[in-house]
Amino acid sequence: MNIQTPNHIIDAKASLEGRPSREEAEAAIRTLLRWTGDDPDREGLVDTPARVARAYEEFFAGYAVDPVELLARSFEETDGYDEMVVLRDIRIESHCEHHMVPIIGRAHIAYLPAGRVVGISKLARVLEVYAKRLQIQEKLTAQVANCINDVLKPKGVAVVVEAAHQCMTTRGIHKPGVTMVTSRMLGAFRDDTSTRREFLAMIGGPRAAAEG
Ligand SMILES: Nc1nc2c(ncn2[C@@H]2O[C@H](COP(=O)(O)OP(=O)(O)OP(=O)(O)O)[C@@H](O)[C@H]2O)c(=O)[nH]1
Ligand SMILES: [Zn+2]
Repeated sequence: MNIQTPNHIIDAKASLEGRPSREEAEAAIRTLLRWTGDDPDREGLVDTPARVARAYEEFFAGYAVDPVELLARSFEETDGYDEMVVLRDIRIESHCEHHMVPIIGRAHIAYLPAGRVVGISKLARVLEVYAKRLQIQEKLTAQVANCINDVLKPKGVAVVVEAAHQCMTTRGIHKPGVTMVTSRMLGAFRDDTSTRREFLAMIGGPRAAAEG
């Protein structure tokens, strides 16, 4: 039988196979330091390759985590709670896949339970896993919504992301204050105007993202 693997599962398996060694990563950072015109052997820079490698481990920790597993535990004893659950103003720190510079902002995640609810921190954890990979905002938004939808199978999922991209604020076009807003609405949030309106009212409409 040919079972098509959903996208989030493919992404969840982000492969660390064939990953270069720590030494190779540090050598690459030394090369970049030389390429900027600086001297990687001067006192202030001598430990920088190791520091940058450690920072990258933090920035890109999401490749090692399977977001599907984070949603594995859910609870059925809700006394029939069937209203919207909204997690609002979750800070996002991600990195743009084109320039490898920060994307800073916030996300709002909602779902309409179909019998089961999930520990609320897990929604923020799923977001965190996808944010801690190289991203474009559209993909981050879709991945979070698709993963919650596929694993939890609720009546609907909504994800809104508002973020500033440092590749637009500190280089290139240099437009500080510009915020990108993306959304992914599934199930009732897509099909039912009043559900979508209720969600948008709950998150207070898009506001300015964190400074970026
Ligand atoms: N759609 C989308 N575009 C993004 C995102 N992050 C960065 N970009 C854009 O990706 C594009 C990459 O364009 P390129 O022309 O290949 O790169 P570039 O020469 O550095 O472009 P400039 O930023 O215009 O200087 C730029 O327009 C960025 O603004 C994102 O999350 N979503
Ligand atoms: Zn960029």
